Amino acid sequence: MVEYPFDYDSPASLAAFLEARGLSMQKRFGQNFLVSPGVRSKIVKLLELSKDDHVWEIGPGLGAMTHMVLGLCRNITVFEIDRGFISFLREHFSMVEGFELVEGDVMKNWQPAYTRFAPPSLIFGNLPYNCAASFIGDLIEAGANPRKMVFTIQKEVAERMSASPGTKRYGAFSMICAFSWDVRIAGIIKPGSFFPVPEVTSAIIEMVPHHRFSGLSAGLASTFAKDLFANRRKTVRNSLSGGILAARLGKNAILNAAEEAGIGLGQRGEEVSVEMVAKACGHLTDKFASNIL
Ligand SMILES: C[S@@+](CC[C@H](N)C(=O)[O-])C[C@H]1O[C@@H](n2cnc3c(N)ncnc32)[C@H](O)[C@@H]1O
Repeated sequence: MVEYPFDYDSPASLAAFLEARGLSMQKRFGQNFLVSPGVRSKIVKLLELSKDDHVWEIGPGLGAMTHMVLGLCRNITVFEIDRGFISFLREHFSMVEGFELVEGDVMKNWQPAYTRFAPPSLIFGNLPYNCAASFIGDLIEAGANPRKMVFTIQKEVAERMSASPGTKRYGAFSMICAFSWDVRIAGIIKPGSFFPVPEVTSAIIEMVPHHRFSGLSAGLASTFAKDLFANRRKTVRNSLSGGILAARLGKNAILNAAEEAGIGLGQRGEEVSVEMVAKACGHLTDKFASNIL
């Protein structure tokens, strides 16, 4: 393990450290740092690191988890936006072999980094609440394919991502995740494990790719899912008829594909399984491909 200058384990020790260094937390960057060493270890353990891994960490902050990962894998690329933490990370990690820092907004920087360097085998991070869902959604829709992703996010978002049909949280985001990932809540983290203490409870999600729907167009499937849940009170018939796909490919084509896949047009979106949507998309793939060319 790489030597680390400071292992904070309580809100008080983190606050004192920040003050001594002239660093401060910025609300706009969703900075709620994990102060529980036990939770940090649990997250790193979930990664099941191997020497060949190329790891991405999103929002390392002071690098408390970065230093646990360095040395256990081939290299780690971290994405950080805060200037103060960037200087701290540079000071303590830049001389370590295998460490790479991408400065700035991860929402803008991850795709160029993905194509410029070898794609990561693992992605993890205690994500800022304000961009967690959109960042994960972007990774999925762009077809990023690490062997695992582990994120700390708001519990409510984690529940949406891992929800099953027929449950309150099941929606377009659950489907978009389930087309290519098995998502499981690996732990719940109380607000008191962070500093500053957030207003919400968090969860660790573990995402492992599956290939049950290989050949499925991510763009088509996610548009279908969003159309289906555009208005939760509407029937499948009404949701799909007024959706983006119906406007582009024709209402009848969408409704026929749904029926052929076994989707009842009188059902609500929350009763429709991911398997059914994947099947319906299978009937629409050629039409969709020729429509977007
Ligand atoms: C919830 S804190 C996690 C800090 C640390 N990893 C931990 O677990 O204690 C989120 C981190 O993401 C960084 N961050 C916020 N928005 C970002 C963005 N758009 N791009 C890159 N980093 C960002 C913050 O500066 C902060 O370091």
